Amino acid sequence: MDKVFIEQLEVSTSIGVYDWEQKIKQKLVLDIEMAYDNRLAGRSDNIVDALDYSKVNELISTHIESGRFFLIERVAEEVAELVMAYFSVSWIRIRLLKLGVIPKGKGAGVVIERSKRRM
Ligand SMILES: Nc1nc2c(c(=O)[nH]1)N=C([C@H](O)[C@@H](O)CO)CN2
Repeated sequence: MDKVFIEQLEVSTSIGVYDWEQKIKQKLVLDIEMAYDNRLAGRSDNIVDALDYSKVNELISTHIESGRFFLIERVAEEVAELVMAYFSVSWIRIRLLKLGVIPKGKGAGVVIERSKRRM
């Protein structure tokens, strides 16, 4: 299966279950893999045939940075739904890391995989 991916996308947003967390911005780092048939773009060398990762990045960053969330699970779920709704992506894997929330660790996070249901 071909894929297009975005690695280590860093965004700041209002995220967390505690009151103090709703008053600050915290950093999330996302790794995103999307199933996409790259053969046409590989032959045509034309961006119109490719899954444009710049556009995916813009959509995701704008959504997360303008939102307010309690759980990282919700962020991951909404990103998966958005990308599959706006682009021709039938499968997505998201690894989302919330930085600085584990005293002796880099962070904590979730990994989700979602597929579009066939009609
Ligand atoms: N599974 C999750 N566990 C926790 C979350 C979360 O979003 N998903 N969030 C928190 C707090 O917001 C924490 O990050 C504050 O330090 C705790 N556990």
